[in-house]
Amino acid sequence: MTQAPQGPDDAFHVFDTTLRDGAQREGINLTVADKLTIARHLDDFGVGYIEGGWPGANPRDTEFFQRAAREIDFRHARLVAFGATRRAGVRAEDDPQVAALLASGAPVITLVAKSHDRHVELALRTTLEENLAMVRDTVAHLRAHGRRVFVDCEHFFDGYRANPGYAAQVVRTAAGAGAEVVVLCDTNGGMLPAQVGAVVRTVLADTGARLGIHAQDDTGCAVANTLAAVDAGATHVQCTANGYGERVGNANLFPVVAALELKYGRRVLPEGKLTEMTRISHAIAEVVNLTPATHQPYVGLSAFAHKAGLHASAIKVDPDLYQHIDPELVGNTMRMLVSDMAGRASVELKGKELGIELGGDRELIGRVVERVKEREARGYTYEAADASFELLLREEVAGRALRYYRVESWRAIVEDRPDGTHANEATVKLWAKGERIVATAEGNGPVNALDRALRSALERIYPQLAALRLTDYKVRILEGSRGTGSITRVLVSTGDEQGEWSTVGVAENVIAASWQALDDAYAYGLWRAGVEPLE
Ligand SMILES: CC(=O)SCCNC(=O)CCNC(=O)[C@H](O)C(C)(C)COP(=O)(O)OP(=O)(O)OC[C@H]1O[C@@H](n2cnc3c(N)ncnc32)[C@H](O)[C@@H]1OP(=O)(O)O
Ligand SMILES: CC(=O)C(=O)O
Repeated sequence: MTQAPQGPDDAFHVFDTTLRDGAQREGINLTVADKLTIARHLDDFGVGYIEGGWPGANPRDTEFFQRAAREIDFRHARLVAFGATRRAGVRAEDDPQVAALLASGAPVITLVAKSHDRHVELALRTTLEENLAMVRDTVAHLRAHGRRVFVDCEHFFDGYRANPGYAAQVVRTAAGAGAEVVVLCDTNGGMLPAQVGAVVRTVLADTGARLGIHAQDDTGCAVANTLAAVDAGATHVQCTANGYGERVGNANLFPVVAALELKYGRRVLPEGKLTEMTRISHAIAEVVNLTPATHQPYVGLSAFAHKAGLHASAIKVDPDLYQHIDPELVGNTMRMLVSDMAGRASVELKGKELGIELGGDRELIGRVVERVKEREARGYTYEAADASFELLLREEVAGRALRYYRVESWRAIVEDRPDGTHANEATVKLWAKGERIVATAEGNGPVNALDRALRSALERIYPQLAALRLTDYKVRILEGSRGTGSITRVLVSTGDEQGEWSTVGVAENVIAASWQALDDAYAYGLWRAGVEPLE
């Protein structure tokens, strides 16, 4: 492991704790290999510090530090080990947990220390003086072994409200013993931005220590609290990728970094790395095995997705009119959503996104808007069915159906057997290229049988269908109060080697809705593959 000389601005630290506090989120369970992969992504993104875990607390974190030292050539970040101050009544040099921090080989160590008098008395069960000695001795011991030390003051804001004198004394003690940064933690996450700003400003003036901020998100204000602390003079921000963390999470690294770079004009990442943000956010979500949050600021799929017709009409003139930044700055893209809230401008911009030039044809565009609104009123949804919308648009432009077969009829049968099992069988009767084709197939359900019958009917004429896979199938009942007579919406996702697309079908009968969605899915797949539709 080599250590990067300096971050882009070492006077300001972007400190990531995804691998330590992020891993405390319910549902995240990282292997050592996962942690190494995330560390590489974070280093590639350009954060200054990566807190890798608590060596000595569990074998996985201990192994992570050993392997990171051997396997990662950090280009931007310094690796940080996390641990607690020495135990009460034990010398720092005799405390095995402190020894494990040194043994990790990490050049920087974050020590968690108590700064709330009640926690000292109830959780540590020791005196306020001994707690100060625990902070002083542990920092000094680690400094004497050549390590840089940051101190996380747990429950600082609550502690400061209860006993400001003592909380400030912990800060002075840590800084006096050689801690480079003293991090004020909103451990219970109950603070609001104005409170955080006021406390940081006062403590900075009182102690003169370099201050950092660690904000949990229990009020939904972790990012705002982090920025309020920066406004008040904090120069070290602790965050996690996608806001993962204990309970509801921590300050989300991505909006914090974007705000610092784009709103404050402070360069905290290496040149050109901000545009990697969306990719890195999604890559980390994949490693932790959580679906990327679509509505996450800056990096979410919906962060620059526009649905309202009025927004689209202004965006057509200038995207800045409804966007706070250019999405490309953070590696995201603008998208137009077409739905019953769309107007002409939405359809025109969506056409442009799909590479379909509508040439400002008001009549054609108006027809598309009307069809979308009329069909959405019947239960279709085009924002979730991009391929069905594209077919609708292309059919209006072409003035004819873009289809590959004519349906004479189809049927699906479910046979209930005395032994409790079911047999599912479907038959399709189609016309394609002048031929009448009849095919029957069985399946594990009626829709599966229908899909197999359709493929078996068409694969000889359209061998391109063999490359298509159904990847998802969703059913939603739209008018629940009508019970079995409700309208059913089916969304089908289909993929080939190049990508995926979604199609929609709506009917009172779930199999008929599924048929429509399959019909669009295969028409779109064949069109993508460059197959000429029937005249
Ligand atoms: C706010 C935060 O998120 S801080 C990070 C918290 N992260 C974690 O706890 C995850 C990793 N933790 C662990 O694996 C375990 O808790 C360990 C290995 C650290 C400790 O395990 P154990 O020795 O079994 O102790 P246990 O977890 O029950 O209690 C923690 C002990 O640390 C002590 N302690 C808590 N904070 C501190 C501190 N800042 N300095 C010194 N000791 C501390 C507690 O008083 C308690 O002592 P006790 O054993 O005398 O009662
Ligand atoms: C240190 C830490 O994670 C906290 O106080 O929340």
